[in-house]
This record gives sequence, C-alpha cells and structure tokens, in this order.
Amino acid sequence: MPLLVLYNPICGDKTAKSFVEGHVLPLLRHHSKQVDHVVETTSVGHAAVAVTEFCAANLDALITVLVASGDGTLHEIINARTLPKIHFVLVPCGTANALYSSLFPPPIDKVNYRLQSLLSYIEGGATLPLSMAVTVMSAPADKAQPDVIAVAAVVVSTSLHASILRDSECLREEYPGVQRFKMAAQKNSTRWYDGHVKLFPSSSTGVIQIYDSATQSFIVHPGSTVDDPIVNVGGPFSYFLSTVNVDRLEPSFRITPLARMIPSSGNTCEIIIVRPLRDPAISQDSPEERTAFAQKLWTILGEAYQDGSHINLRYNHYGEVVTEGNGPAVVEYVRCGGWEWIPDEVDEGAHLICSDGAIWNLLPGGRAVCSATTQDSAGFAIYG
Ligand SMILES: Nc1ncnc2c1ncn2[C@@H]1O[C@H](COP(=O)(O)OP(=O)(O)OP(=O)(O)O)[C@@H](O)[C@H]1O
Repeated sequence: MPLLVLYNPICGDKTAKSFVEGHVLPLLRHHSKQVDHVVETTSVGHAAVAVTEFCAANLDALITVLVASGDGTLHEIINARTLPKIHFVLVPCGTANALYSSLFPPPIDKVNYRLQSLLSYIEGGATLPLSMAVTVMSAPADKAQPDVIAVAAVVVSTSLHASILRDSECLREEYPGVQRFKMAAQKNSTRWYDGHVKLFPSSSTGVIQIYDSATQSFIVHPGSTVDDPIVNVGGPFSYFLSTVNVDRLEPSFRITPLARMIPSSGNTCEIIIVRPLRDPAISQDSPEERTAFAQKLWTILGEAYQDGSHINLRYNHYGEVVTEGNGPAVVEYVRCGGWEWIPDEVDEGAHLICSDGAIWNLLPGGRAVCSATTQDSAGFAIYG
C-alpha cells in the first residue's frame, strides 16, 4: 500500500513539521513502514494537487495518505474531484481538529494523543468510512451561473458559525489557537440571519427526526409524516449548523453530542438550530431584543462545552434559559437526510455558507442544498 505523508506547516500552532520529523517518521521507520513520498504544503490548494499526483503515480493501488494538519487541509483533499479510494491516517496539528477529536475524544498526553490514528495504521487496525455532506450552491436562474459544489467531512453551516469562520481567519497569525473563534463569535453575537430552511428526510427513516429532551431520544418531527416528510423552518436564525462524522468542533465543544450518544443508522446530518423568536421573552426583531438574546446565545453555546448539555436547555415562562420544566426547547436538534438554505435576498450576512471552514457567499436570490451521503466511488476512510 503506497504511503504519502503530507503536512501543513502553517496550521494550528505551526508544529506539524517538527511533529512529523520528530515523532511520525521515526515511528514509521521503527515499524518498517515504507514512506513513498513526503510533502510539505506550500500554499492553499497544494494538498489536493499533491494527493492527486500521488494517486496518478500509483494507479490501481490502495493509497494511504497520512495528513498532519487540521480539518481544512483534509477538506481540500476530499474536494479534489478525481480521487480513487483512499485510507487516511490523521495526525491532528490544526487549530480545532474536529474530526480527529470526535474519533479520539480528548487527550491523555499531548504526544501520544496525536498518534492514535497512526498507531491504528501501524497495527493494521480497522478503517472507519467517512460520510460526506455535499453542498450544491446555486445562483438565481436569471444569472445563468454554474452550480458550485463543496464536499465536507465535518461541518456545513450558515448564520453565526459561518460568520465566525469568515472573521476568525484574519486573526490566525495573532491568535493561533481556538481563542480566535471566541473573538469572532463576540463580534457577531447580536446578528440574526433572515431566511428559511427546508429539511429533507433520510432514506433510512423516510421522515425528519427531532431530539426530545423529555425522553432523551429522537422522535418523528411533528411536522413530518411518511407521506409528507419535508419540514419548512422559518427564520430569523441565530445559529444553523449541520455536521457529519463528528460530535464536536473542538476537543471540548461538543455541539452535536448525539452523533456519538445515539448513533445514526444511515447517512444523516445532525443539525443544531437556534431561532431567537422561540424565546418567550422576545416578541419582535429590534436592536434591544438582539442584544438581550446575545447574552442567552452565549449561555447556550457555553453549555456545549459542558459535554453537549445545550441540547437539554428549555425556556421558562419568563424566557430564562433553564435546565428544568417543560417549556420550549432552546435548541432544535434535528437528524435528517439533508436541508436547503434559502436566505432572504436583502440580508447579506445570511448568504454566507461554511463548508469545513471554507467560506462561500451566495448571490442574492441564490440557495444552498446540502445532503449527507457516502461517496461510494471515492470511498474515503480513516484509521481509527
Ligand atoms: N504553506 C502554506 N501557506 C499558507 N497556507 C497554507 C499552506 N499550506 C496549507 N495552507 C492552508 O492552510 C489552511 C489551514 O489549514 P488547516 O485547516 O489544516 O488548519 P487549521 O485551520 O489550523 O485547523 P482546523 O481546520 O482544524 O481548525 C488550509 O486551508 C490550507 O489551504
């Protein structure tokens, strides 16, 4: 099995090169694993080119690619259009490392923690197939522009999360850690995003499912039946985020905890929605209401750091965010086959789409459709 070792020298705290040279390559040598090629990425897009070239030079072989980076570099590789089946070994060197920290929940000690996927490869362990979230972004019909397709292995989002990813990138140099995501969140916390969403059923259940905190299980969404499964969700939104493969976006930010606690039986998206007008204390969209809700949103997202307990929060009669009672759920946690995001034409912020950290801006009148799938032709899998 040909092995390519690829690392991104600028990701995370910029330790990928020293970690690969100091730990990864010596461990592979020690176990007599031949490395066919080592690549240090030199620019955005280089990872996809390097892997495509390596595959072309090793036609008909089952390729293994060791990626020492964050989620963004892997995202570039899976978006290369002509790749064969690949087995990945992940060495987490990025800022958030969502995929790795979901497969290997948080550290024992720093060096050994990073080597779990590599040790599985060395020991001939099992590979876990990756689901993909394929997002098709369309311009309005009168613009006659081709669709744009983005494939994600971790997250597709709009609203606050997409704004955070857009604004945090320019803070990378000064703040190499996850702190930059919190700073970008503060900057955007009073924004609401106008638009609406259609939720589509998965082929495994034929309906939309929603988490019911009273029974701590998924139930059929009250708006979805086998005969009429699609659910329309109206805005405004403050948070709309959909994951595949992961239950967290950072080692302790467990935003879609049920991905692991109640595993899905099919190809599904785990969706977290926060809509401010569900709050009984908020009756309209005004600057005062937005400021008041920002405080609550901070509390809600803070609970995601408490092992994902945001999904059990409710509003009481006064609109306070509480853990008891039977008031409306603060977070709508949906499991379904896919979704469509139709932003309000005049709300610029609502046009951002994030796919594994890469950002797109829909044209006015444009829309995005995201579906969970396994890519049978490519068949990406991870040693874990
Ligand atoms: N030599 C380079 N110079 C500049 N950018 C690079 C270079 N090599 C790769 N890149 C880019 O670096 C970006 C960030 O990489 P990556 O996403 O892996 O790390 P991260 O953002 O720190 O981690 P995470 O995505 O887990 O938060 C990628 O989008 C990639 O295109």
